[in-house]
Amino acid sequence: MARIEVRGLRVDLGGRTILHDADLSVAAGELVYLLGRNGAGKSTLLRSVCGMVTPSAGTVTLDGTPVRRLGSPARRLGMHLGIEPVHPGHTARRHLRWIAAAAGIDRARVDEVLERTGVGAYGQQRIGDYSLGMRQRLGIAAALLPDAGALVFDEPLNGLDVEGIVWLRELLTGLTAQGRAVLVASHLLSEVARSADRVALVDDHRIAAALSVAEFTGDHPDLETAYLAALTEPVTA
Ligand SMILES: Nc1ncnc2c1ncn2[C@@H]1O[C@H](COP(=O)(O)OP(=O)(O)OP(=O)(O)O)[C@@H](O)[C@H]1O
Repeated sequence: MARIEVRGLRVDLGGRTILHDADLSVAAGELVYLLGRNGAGKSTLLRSVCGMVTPSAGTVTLDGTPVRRLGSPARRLGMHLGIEPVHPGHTARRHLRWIAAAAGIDRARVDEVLERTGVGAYGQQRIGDYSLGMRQRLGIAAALLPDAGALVFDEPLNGLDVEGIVWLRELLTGLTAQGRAVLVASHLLSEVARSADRVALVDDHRIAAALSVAEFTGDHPDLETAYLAALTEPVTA
């Protein structure tokens, strides 16, 4: 349904180079997890994919079109980039209706994603009073609103309870089974190992490796050991 391509991406922020020469592709039907230390640049890469960061060099395309030239990026890409509500006094339904209206998305989608994410059960509660896991589900609901061919999630697992983690795994693998390209940043390697088609390591300001979990793990006993080793020595498939 969609393909995300990042080529030669360079991002400078606050006078520092955050990313350079970063290459990554996420094919239709692929679930790719971004790994890397705190501050490595995962969120910056995701924000670049969503056209929210202006690169100093390189290109980010969705099905060949530069994301910053997409007429309606909020309808072409599902985005969950953070969990801080803009209007903490809103209910989930009002929050999602507000996003749908801003993006030109059919209001009927709001009830569909409320139902699909379980957020509808939170009723009239103000989102400013939500728990961490409830805010995550609301962010995930917002990403599902446009029914897009490509979706991006920044640390969506944080704060989810065990049922929520299983639910999200099934949701993400279901989205890719429908042919969508899905890119997720996470530190939860046990979960990544269960469901990723590929992992991409952000290190030293670039994509240091982009491999299947089996290739990345190599001769190491598990993904975590391989990840820690990869931070000190280059990974080769
Ligand atoms: N607007 C900005 N201005 C200046 N520096 C920024 C800005 N946004 C991010 N940075 C810096 O870019 C670097 C990468 O940050 P980023 O949030 O992309 O890392 P991350 O890999 O997502 O980290 P984490 O795992 O902690 O979420 C950090 O050093 C951060 O301070």
